[in-house]
This record gives sequence, structure tokens and C-alpha cells, in this order.
Amino acid sequence: MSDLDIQQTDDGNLPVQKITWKMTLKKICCIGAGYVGGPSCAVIASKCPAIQVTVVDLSEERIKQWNSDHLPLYEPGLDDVVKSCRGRNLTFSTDIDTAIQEADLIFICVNTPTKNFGIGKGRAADLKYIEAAARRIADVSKSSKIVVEKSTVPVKAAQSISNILQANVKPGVKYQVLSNPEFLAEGTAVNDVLDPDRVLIGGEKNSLGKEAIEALCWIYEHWIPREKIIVMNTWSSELSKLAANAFLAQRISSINAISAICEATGADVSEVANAIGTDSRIGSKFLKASVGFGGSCFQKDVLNLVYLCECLNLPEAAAYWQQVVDINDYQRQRFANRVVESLFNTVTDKNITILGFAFKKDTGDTRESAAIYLSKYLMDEEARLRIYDPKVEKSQILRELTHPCISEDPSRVSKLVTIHQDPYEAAEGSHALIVCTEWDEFKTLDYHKIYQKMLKPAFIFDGRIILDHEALIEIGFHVETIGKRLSRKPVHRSIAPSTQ
Ligand SMILES: NC(=O)C1=CN([C@@H]2O[C@H](COP(=O)(O)OP(=O)(O)OC[C@H]3O[C@@H](n4cnc5c(N)ncnc54)[C@H](O)[C@@H]3O)[C@@H](O)[C@H]2O)C=CC1
Ligand SMILES: O=C(O)[C@H]1O[C@H](OP(=O)(O)OP(=O)(O)OC[C@H]2O[C@@H](n3ccc(=O)[nH]c3=O)[C@H](O)[C@@H]2O)[C@H](O)[C@@H](O)[C@@H]1O
Repeated sequence: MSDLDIQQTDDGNLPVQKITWKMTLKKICCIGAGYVGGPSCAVIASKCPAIQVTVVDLSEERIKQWNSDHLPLYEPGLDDVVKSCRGRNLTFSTDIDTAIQEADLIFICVNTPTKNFGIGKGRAADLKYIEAAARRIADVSKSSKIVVEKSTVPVKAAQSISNILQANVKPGVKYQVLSNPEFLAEGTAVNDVLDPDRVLIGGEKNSLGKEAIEALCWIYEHWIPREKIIVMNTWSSELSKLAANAFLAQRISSINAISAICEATGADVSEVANAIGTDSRIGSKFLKASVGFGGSCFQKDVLNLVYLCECLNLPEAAAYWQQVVDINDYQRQRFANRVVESLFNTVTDKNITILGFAFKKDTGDTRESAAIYLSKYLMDEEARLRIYDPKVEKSQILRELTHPCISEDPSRVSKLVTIHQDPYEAAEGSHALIVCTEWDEFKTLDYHKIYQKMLKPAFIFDGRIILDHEALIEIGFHVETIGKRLSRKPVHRSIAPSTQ
């Protein structure tokens, strides 16, 4: 790689400085030790032993956990990766300024939640954490840096980062801002970073931009074939991330809309998904009908896209993407209504077991989980909820349910909700059991034992289409699932004396 003389492309105010990013790149800093920063930088450290990686965060608690045997998030394979390089070339720290000063390249992996106030409330991304990170970099940097935007952001956010950096630049310091959105999914994060479908890098087309892009490519090339690294302009890269999540979410809403038709007609959504998914132009992934998508990003990013369309005066495009979120709301509400209707139109004071609170299996993350909304709808009907999840802490479930958007009166939660460490205990004395998360262990529970523990008629609502419905009906359960009408034994046959 050739050296680059900054003065050739600069305005002449800066001293002559040779930058050879790729050759000098020895230290990386990651701002934000969350679901993205932690796993992605742990993999970088493990694959690039010659590079010192420091992951920093404002949260002392989170950093303490990253430095402990109990990592702040559950992710298959993550413990091993972290243990293999922590203390070697991977450090977790709250000393943000030192990590920034020493770094040649900085990943910004801070949260970009939906704004819940002011202009764009409920749709626009709140960029205050991104701006704070950029200002911190500008304040403390004494040497040139490549700044990589990994958080998901609206189009042109890199321009704002660049503006903040350039407006506060110190003599002799030079910045290049790149977009490098992350595509990992929770529950498979380590594998997704180790073996991604592609890596996207957006940057400027001038020589400094190309140099910075090359440096970032060089990091990924330690384990990812070059042909999987796609380079494009910054705005395409930022928009591609929003578009990818919108397309994925749109597939789920599309199949969920079909599931409603199936329930009304007698078609089976799994058969329909299989039939359309075998068309290679459509593909089989992300066609699993469910109680609704959750997670911190799909809704946030689709709404972000809606807001972008509105700001660009594209109301028809905005309305199109808004429907993806609306159908998701509809699916969750529809499922809750079905529970109430099936339980003879009242769930008041009835015990309902919720199996699974995480937004998907193999993660302890509950952000925007369908289980939260289902719980809310059922609590609004004064149902008593008995919740079990293998990986979500009790305090986390209670925090979600007592959030002001879910419960106006948090004391209602302590009255109506109990959290259990065991699925059989959670099923004790219940009128109904609802599967909200597709944890593998729910497929192999002893449903004979569960049936014995429940009040009769015993209802199961499979919100993930993962159980053996025929076997459950044979046991005596009344079974309801998404996108399929199940034939069942007459109710009088399923009424067996309770053992309670
Ligand atoms: N969670 C996921 O699976 C994925 C998330 N993303 C995107 O990545 C970004 C981060 O997401 P998560 O890791 O899930 O968020 P997170 O909330 O788990 O982590 C963000 C961390 O940044 C820290 N932070 C915020 N401002 C800071 C600052 N100025 N200095 C130091 N630390 C600061 C917070 O304390 C927090 O620990 C978001 O934009 C998200 O949309 C992208 C792909 C996957
Ligand atoms: O930007 C992000 O945050 C990430 O969002 C998603 O990843 P994630 O939300 O972790 O998990 P997914 O596997 O996409 O599942 C999202 C939700 O959709 C649901 N889902 C998924 C697939 C499906 O067929 N049906 C369905 O209901 C899941 O149960 C879950 O609630 C994307 O898959 C990642 O590529 C992206 O990087």
C-alpha cells in the first residue's frame, strides 16, 4: 500500500503528515459495549491478534460484567471468544478518553433508539448518543483517526459525524468517517460476525477515503474473503442497512398477514410458506409466521425509514413501510384477542402461563419482545400471568412490564405477575399456556405432566408454531396456533378432572 501525503488533498492548513492507515493500524477502540460492540469486537480481537482492541462504555456496570465470568449478554459461543482474548488483546474499560486517544480506528456502536419526544417522536432515530460519541472523539483526539459508524443510523448521519469532527479538529489531526453497518442477529451473533453473508463499507471516493476503506477492509480480510466485502458510497451503505432490516421485517409481516387469511379459511400458513419459499426467487428464510417480530431494531429501523420518507416528502413510500409495523401490531393484538375469545371471552383472574419472554430464542434480550405486548393486553384484562424464560432474569421481565408504556400503574404488575424458574411450576394451576418464544426446550417438555398440572379444559396457544399439535390434542389439550385451524376433540372429552 502506498503512503498518502495529506497535504496533497488538504486545504494547506495542516502540517505535512504521512498516513498509512493499514500499516500503522495497531489499536482499535469501540465506543459502546452492547449487543453489537461486544460480540463484533471480541471476534475482531480473536481474529487479529496483532491489534489491540479496547471496548469502552459509559456504563460501569456493563464493563464490570464484560470483565467478569458472567457476561452482560447471553450469546452462544461468546464466552469462549471473550475468554480466549480478554487480557491479551481485548480490553473492556470505562476509560473512554484514553482508548480514543490511543486508537487508530474507532467503531461507534452506541444505541440509536426511536425518539420518544419532540420532532419525529415515535419514528425518528434519537442520535444523541452518536453525537456525544463524535464530540468526545473530537474533544480528546490528538492524532488522526478513522471513525467507523457501525450503529444503525439515518442516511447522512456520517455527514453529521464528519461535520462535528471537522468543526473541532486539532492541528495535525485528520479524520475519515466510514459507514460499516452491522448485520449480526442476536442468538447467532458470533457466527454471523465470523461468517457474514457480506461486509458493507461506505466511504468517500477520494484518495483519503479509499485509504481508510482499505484499512478497514484489511481488518476484515483477516478472516473474511475479499469478495464478500462490498464497498460503496457512504449514503448507499447507510440506506442499505435500513433497507435490509425493512425487507426482513416486511417478509415477516407479509407471512403474518397471510396467517390471518389461513385462520379464516382453513389454509395452513406453514404449507403456504413452504410452497412460496421453494421458489428460488422468493427463498425460504424469514417466512415463519409468529406472534409478531420483536427485537430492538426491526420496528425502530422501519420507523426510521418511514420518517426518512416523510422528510423527503415521499408520503406513499412512508405509508408502504408503515404498514409493516402496523401489521406487526395487528398480529400481536389478534393473537391476544384469540386467547381471550378461546377462554370463553374472559381471562379476568385466570392464570395464564407465558413460556418465553425473550424476543427470540438463544438470547436473553427482551427489547420489543412480542411477550411484552401480549402480557400488556392480558394484564389489561386482569389476567394473572405466570412467566418462565430460561435466559431472562426476573428483574428484567419486571422492568419491561412496569415500563410506563406498558403499565400505567406498576403496582398492577406485582399483583398480577409471578416469575418462575421452572416451566412445570409456571404451569401449575393455569387455565392456559402461551408459547411466546421459540426456545428449543419448549418442544421437549413433558406435556403429559403439564396437562396434569393445569385446570381443565387446558388450553395451549402456540405463538411460534413449534409444538406437536396432534400429540397435544391427543393428550387432551385445546390447541390454538398461528395460521392454522386445528381439528380438535370435542370439548367434553378434553375435560378431565384436575389433580389440583
Ligand atoms: N442488537 C443488535 O442485534 C444489532 C444492533 N445494531 C445497531 O447497533 C447499535 C447498537 O445496538 P446495541 O449494541 O444493541 O445497543 P446497546 O444498547 O446494547 O449498546 C449500546 C451501548 O452504548 C453505550 N453508550 C451510549 N452512548 C455512549 C457514549 N457516548 N460513550 C460510551 N458508551 C456509550 C451504552 O451505555 C450501551 O451500553 C444500534 O444502532 C443498533 O440499531 C445493528 C445490528 C444488530
Ligand atoms: O439490525 C439488527 O438489529 C439486526 O436485526 C435482525 O436481527 P435480530 O433482531 O437480532 O433477530 P432476527 O432473527 O432477525 O429476528 C427478529 C424478530 O423476528 C422474528 N422472526 C424472525 C424470522 C421469521 O421468519 N419470523 C419471525 O417472526 C424473530 O422471532 C424475532 O422476534 C436482523 O436479522 C439482523 O440482520 C440485523 O443486524
